Amino acid sequence: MSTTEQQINELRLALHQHNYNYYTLDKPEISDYEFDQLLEKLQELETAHPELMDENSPTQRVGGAITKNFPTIVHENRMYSLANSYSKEDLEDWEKRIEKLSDGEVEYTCELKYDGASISLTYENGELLRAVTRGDGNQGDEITNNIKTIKSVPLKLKGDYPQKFEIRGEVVLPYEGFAQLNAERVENGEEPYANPRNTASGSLKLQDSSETAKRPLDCLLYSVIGEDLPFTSQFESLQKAREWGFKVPQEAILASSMQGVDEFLQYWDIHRHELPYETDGVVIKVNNLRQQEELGFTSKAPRWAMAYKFKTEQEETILESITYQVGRTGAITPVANLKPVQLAGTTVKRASLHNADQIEKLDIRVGDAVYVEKGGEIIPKIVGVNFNKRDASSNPTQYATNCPECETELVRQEGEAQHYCPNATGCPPQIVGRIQHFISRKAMDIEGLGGETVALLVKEGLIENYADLYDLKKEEVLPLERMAEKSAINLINGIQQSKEVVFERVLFALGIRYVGETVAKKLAKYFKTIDALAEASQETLVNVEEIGEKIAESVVHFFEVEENRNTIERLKSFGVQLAISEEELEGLTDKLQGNTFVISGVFQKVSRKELKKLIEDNGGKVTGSISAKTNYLVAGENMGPSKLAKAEKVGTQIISEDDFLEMVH
Ligand SMILES: NC(=O)c1ccc[n+]([C@@H]2O[C@H](COP(=O)([O-])OP(=O)(O)OC[C@H]3O[C@@H](n4cnc5c(N)ncnc54)[C@H](O)[C@@H]3O)[C@@H](O)[C@H]2O)c1
Ligand SMILES: [Zn+2]
Repeated sequence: MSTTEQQINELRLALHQHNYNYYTLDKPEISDYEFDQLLEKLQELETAHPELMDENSPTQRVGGAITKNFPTIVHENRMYSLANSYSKEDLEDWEKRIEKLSDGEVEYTCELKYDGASISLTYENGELLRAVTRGDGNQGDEITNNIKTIKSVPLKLKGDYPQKFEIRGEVVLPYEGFAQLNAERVENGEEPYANPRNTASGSLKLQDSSETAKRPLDCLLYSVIGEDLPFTSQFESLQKAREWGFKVPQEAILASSMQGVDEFLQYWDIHRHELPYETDGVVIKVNNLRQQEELGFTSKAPRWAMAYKFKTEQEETILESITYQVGRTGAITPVANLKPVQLAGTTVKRASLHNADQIEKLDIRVGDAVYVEKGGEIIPKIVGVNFNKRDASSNPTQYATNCPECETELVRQEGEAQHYCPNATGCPPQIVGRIQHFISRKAMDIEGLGGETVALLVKEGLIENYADLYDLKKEEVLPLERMAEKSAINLINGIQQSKEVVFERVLFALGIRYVGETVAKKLAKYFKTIDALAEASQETLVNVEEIGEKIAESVVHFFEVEENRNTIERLKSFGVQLAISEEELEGLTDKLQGNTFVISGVFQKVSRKELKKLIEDNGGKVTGSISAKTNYLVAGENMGPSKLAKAEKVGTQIISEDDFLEMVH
């Protein structure tokens, strides 16, 4: 036997065993990342040596198995796995292949990848008929009685559900229930479960449904399969399933390009830890079901979907102390100071603890042995405590009551996770942070000025707020550390040039809490000048589309502070753009106010992007899919027939590019 052949055999053997540990015993011995690395290695060897291919190889099969404890059911539609990637490059390669293989424009649905056990539910006449595990993909265990104990699984449906269909999802065990379950086990002298995923999967395979009922499981749905379904895209299918009564998480979005996909990935890589259940990545799917059908499946997974997995590696170490950091908005972040530990190739000494709730939820205490995880390049996080090692004399953590930087008493508004230091104008890290935000790339984008220099300028007493930047003289900055004549000139020029930056970005740069880029855009378009915005009441603000109570309150509060008003007056006097320019103003109307548009197909005179801007500039709204609320479908060439049919069905007015341009000119 050649060494390659031997290597392949060993890998297959090992992977079969790991699959068994994971799916059948629910007791994995290696991390998912390690598993995927081994699988990829095998994949590579098999691709290089097609003569050694074997249809029973772990690369060719969905990993699970059926058990003897339940009736075996053959799936009407095979249950596949997902191709996965751990890098943006892989994802981009996938997108390129998709674009090449697909007819017309491709949109993507981005969903979270819930980490639990896959399940297939069949409904007939609006009632749950049966529930089957994925098993080996071809057949699975019938566990209907266990599934019926999950409260979020509807037993009867509402609305216009099809007569018969299958819906797939993931059974998960939310963190809170998991922690509770483990606390009970520890109390009873039992070994705590390793992680929510395997516990969820194990719970489904319990023989006694009343035992399953004690597990606080949840079922999140993501895919509807059947004939003559009342939708033509993945995104619509999610909306429909929600209407019928299924629990379909709201986080999913429709992205018209990979840029949107990328933003979703970046956001959830960080924020997924705020979700009540575990996720291990994002699933990106070609949205159009017709395109999905054309793309089809490989032996193991659909070609039209890709899982982007967040990399996580875990280590155990000691929590030595908790300190508190103050952000630019005054938000307090608790930081865990750890006994240094090697993780994902770096030494980790600190980890984020998010907020007071998180500390309480995980019951994290100084002196504990804690599990630390690192996903990609993001700061590590504490994900749990090894309760077996807890010192009997330890006490629950008391959260900070005062700002560590300025001693001001912290406040926490109702319904908010974060504590804040309210001393916005006197608290040093808030002062520096606000100016750093002001000059950042997406805000004023001041060339020649970086975050460190800002900190230095504040420290030297040269600036106290962002308006002071415009008063800076070359002679003042020259004596600063590492500041040469040329860089001083660049800095001053950069600041002067920022006076050209458009109003919406200036508004974002001001750093009003909750006013991010998109909200700033909306507010700028609606109010047109900073003065109008400053005068706006809470009521006026919430009447603006997509502006909620929290944002409105924050805006009103910002302009109530005299110091903020003064700063804005000074910015005005320096010539910073605090109103929409004349040219831009000319293009803005409210001609389309109250109308919702869907754009489809290819256009002759304007690009889709321009079309979208025209609609928004004229007060209209653009959405991705047609519903009863859609007023107009702007139809270009090569528009999907399904969209047309849908529009005709719900009575949306279908207009051409020229019709539309007529409307706005
Ligand atoms: N550690 C181990 O020993 C070990 C062993 C075997 C498998 N594993 C892990 O399991 C993975 C393979 O398992 P898999 O085949 O179930 O693949 P997977 O879990 O990576 O992806 C496929 C599954 O994702 C689920 N999913 C969650 N959210 C979804 C959504 N929004 N849309 C569609 N599907 C969604 C579905 O249940 C689907 O079956 C490996 O990548 C590995 O990480 C680990
Ligand atoms: Zn403070």
